Amino acid sequence: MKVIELKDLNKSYGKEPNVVKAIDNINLEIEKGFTAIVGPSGCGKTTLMQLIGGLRQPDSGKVLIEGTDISFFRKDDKALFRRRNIGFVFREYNLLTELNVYENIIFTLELDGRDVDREYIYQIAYLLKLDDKMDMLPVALSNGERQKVAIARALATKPKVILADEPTGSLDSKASLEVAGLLKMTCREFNQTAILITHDMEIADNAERVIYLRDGKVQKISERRKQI
Ligand SMILES: Nc1ncnc2c1ncn2[C@@H]1O[C@H](COP(=O)(O)OP(=O)(O)OP(=O)(O)O)[C@@H](O)[C@H]1O
Repeated sequence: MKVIELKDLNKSYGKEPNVVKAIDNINLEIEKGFTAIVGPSGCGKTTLMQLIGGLRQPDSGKVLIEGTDISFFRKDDKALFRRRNIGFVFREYNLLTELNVYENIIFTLELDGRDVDREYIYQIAYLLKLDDKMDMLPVALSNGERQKVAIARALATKPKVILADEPTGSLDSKASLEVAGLLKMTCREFNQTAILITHDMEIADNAERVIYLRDGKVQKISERRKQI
């Protein structure tokens, strides 16, 4: 089932004669499940993620999330759609230092005035091995644990799509593989779509599908064996 559809998508930065075509007429369908986007530095990975997540406006083309075209939503509508439907995980975990792990995880939910499903939050925490750390402040956690809190926070709103931009960029290789493996597992457990941006092929190997970007274009898509 296709969850994300990109149609004739274009995004450039700068003005003539210094225009950089970051996304060059991309047409792409992304199925439910775990997808990795890989490619060399500057090929457009972050720009693509920002367009999918409604954090940037395309110059032209469409971004459809489960059939809803978000590309030209008004700013407020886009922010609301984003909060309800998309979970972000960034390289810098963006945790609130004065809140404990549990409070960080439910922060977006509370911001949105939504009920907190405590049982579900603890299920996420258990899967991410954070359940015995719920009262701790971020300062007392390792980087890998901080990133797991960021993943739990993204999952807490039960989004249709999780977008993770180099979430393992600040982690050592063991923690990176663990975080990628946990993203894969939660994606399956909660029947979600996750898109992971990375330049590390070992990390990308966790995905069911790898999209290779080059010079703002899709170079190839490789389907992996469905992981049971
Ligand atoms: N705000 C901006 N203003 C001008 N140029 C930009 C801007 N953001 C990105 N670019 C340019 O657009 C191109 C794509 O950048 P992008 O960050 O999307 O690539 P990337 O594949 O994520 O790179 P990296 O792996 O190094 O993070 C690059 O040439 C970059 O220099």
